[in-house]
Amino acid sequence: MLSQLIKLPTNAKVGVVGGGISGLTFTYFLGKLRPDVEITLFNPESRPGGWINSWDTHDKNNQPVMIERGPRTFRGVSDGTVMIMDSMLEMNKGDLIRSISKDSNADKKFIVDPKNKLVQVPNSFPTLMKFFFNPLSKGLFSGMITEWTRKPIDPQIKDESVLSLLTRRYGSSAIGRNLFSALYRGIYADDVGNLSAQKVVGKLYYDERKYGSITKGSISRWRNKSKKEDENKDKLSESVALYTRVFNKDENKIRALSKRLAQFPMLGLKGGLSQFPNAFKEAIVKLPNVSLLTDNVTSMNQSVKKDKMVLEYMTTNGNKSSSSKNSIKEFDHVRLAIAPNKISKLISRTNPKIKEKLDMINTNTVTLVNLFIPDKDIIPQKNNGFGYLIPESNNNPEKVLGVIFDSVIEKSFKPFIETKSPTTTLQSQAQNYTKLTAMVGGSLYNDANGKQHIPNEEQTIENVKSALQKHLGTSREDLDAGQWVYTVAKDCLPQFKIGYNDLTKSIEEDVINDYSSKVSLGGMGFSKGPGIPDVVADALIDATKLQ
Ligand SMILES: Cc1cc2nc3c(=O)[nH]c(=O)nc-3n(C[C@H](O)[C@H](O)[C@H](O)COP(=O)(O)OP(=O)(O)OC[C@H]3O[C@@H](n4cnc5c(N)ncnc54)[C@H](O)[C@@H]3O)c2cc1C
Ligand SMILES: C=Cc1c2[nH]c(c1C)Cc1[nH]c(c(CCC(=O)O)c1C)Cc1[nH]c(c(C)c1CCC(=O)O)Cc1[nH]c(c(C)c1C=C)C2
Repeated sequence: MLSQLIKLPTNAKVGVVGGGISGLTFTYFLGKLRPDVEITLFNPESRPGGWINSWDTHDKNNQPVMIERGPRTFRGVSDGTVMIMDSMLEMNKGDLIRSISKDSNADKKFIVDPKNKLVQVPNSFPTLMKFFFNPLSKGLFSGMITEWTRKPIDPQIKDESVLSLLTRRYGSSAIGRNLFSALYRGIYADDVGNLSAQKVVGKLYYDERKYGSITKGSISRWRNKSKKEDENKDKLSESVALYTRVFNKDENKIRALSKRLAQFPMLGLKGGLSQFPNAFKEAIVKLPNVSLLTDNVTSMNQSVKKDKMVLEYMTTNGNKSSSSKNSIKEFDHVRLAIAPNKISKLISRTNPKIKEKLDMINTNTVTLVNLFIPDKDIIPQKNNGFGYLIPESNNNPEKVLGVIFDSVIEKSFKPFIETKSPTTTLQSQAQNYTKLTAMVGGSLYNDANGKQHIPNEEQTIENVKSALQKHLGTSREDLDAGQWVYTVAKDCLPQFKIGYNDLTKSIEEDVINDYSSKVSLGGMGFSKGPGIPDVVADALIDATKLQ
């Protein structure tokens, strides 16, 4: 959250709504920083983690198998990653951390070309050359060499779509509709024509405004790079320095950890990403000043004297079908670690002004379709990688956004902490299996009026089978023999539309003013970015403001 928050009074009561990773880490950080403060964390499910959802099940041979029904990896270079990993190490969970190195197969990403062939996203000179000979690179070379000659944008124009920025700067919409549309589908499940340039490609947006061109901005940054690198060699970023200071950490150790983590493009956890919310829940339960309620908060209001925030909640005992009962609790501060559309529901009766603004943030739904084949690897050797993405330029009646090759990722995982004893990681297990996840829908489910049309389970799985046949050449027999898992992640990602930064800034200002700094906002909608490290760094920063 961008706005100012104020220090909590002694023995204050804090309510945290949402036990996803953002609510859990906020509770953990604040609970440790302020042992006098009594914190109540509300989450309707007994399973913590929200969208992070590693499902332990069994295959058709009754062997245990873990299926990721949400994210599975996160960035190595990020302030939030340092905080997550240092906390995991402190909780003695370091042996669970897995890393993907830059030279491993799992760091290769592919894009589908117009003929449905997989082409690697360039990460070296040979792959760049190969990419330049594919129709997917249309307009890229000529666009890059002429970009600096193009007229800069009128500064009166505050924001535009990513597609509009790319088209203006590179002289063709092909770059946006090919490479960039694929990459951004793989993060936002949305179209480059809808996404805000200011929010999503901030570096390009500000470079053009500061230097007159993206190329000039890159050259200037490259010129200053070695000087800056020298100056910042041993400097921790602002939020990591804050983390180090408030928790009295050894600066040298945090610096060494940050440098080591930055070597890895991706990190994961043995047993699935849910190990991470599970570890935080375990740690929170041990804090004497924190209580966990498996309850659904139904409304938020101010007390009559306006000195407290009142949460109304429905007891579910972690089971939605069990009989429910309404209760209320009063707090000095409420942290809302839930999506903007859910916040809107909590204040719908009491704050129509903020509700109206929150309702302007629409959401996208993604369907996750997992395939598991215990005894055959169907991913072609030449396509071994993180997975592939489908750009807007591809005829895509199946509405598949991309496919993640989980088995390649798992096989590439290396323990982060080197041990001398023989490893019991997945590497020692069978190599001849397939695990993959197709992500379907996102903006492709939305009609011109923004209404979502989500096909049923049978149709969605059929579409994914058809896409895999087309893209990987998998036989129908293999696909039919596999085990399929279907998850609808309803309204899981906010739509970061044009003007998003201004809209969220105005919502945050209203929240601070209307509730006299007694409410703060976290989660994907109000953090720097949508990734796990972003929401965790945001949780730490806000917890320290209340400290
Ligand atoms: C399909 C998909 C793939 C992703 N892949 C990646 C990835 O590869 N890497 C990465 O870094 N990030 C990824 N992300 C983003 C990542 O999942 C989010 O950054 C993170 O999970 C957000 O956590 P959160 O706590 O803010 O919200 P959530 O996970 O949404 O948690 C919110 C919690 O609040 C609870 N809640 C909701 N309403 C109420 C209420 N009224 N009362 C009480 N509790 C309530 C919910 O039940 C939930 O448990 C992905 C997201 C999705 C959807
Ligand atoms: C195809 C759909 C999606 C895939 N992942 C997501 C969607 C909607 C969601 C997602 N993926 C990432 C993030 C976090 C972003 C961040 O800021 O950390 C989210 C919310 C990570 C990510 N995944 C891909 C990229 C390029 C990134 C950014 C950081 C990184 O390089 O790790 C690529 C990618 N995502 C998906 C596929 C199939 C794919 C590439 C092959 C699935």
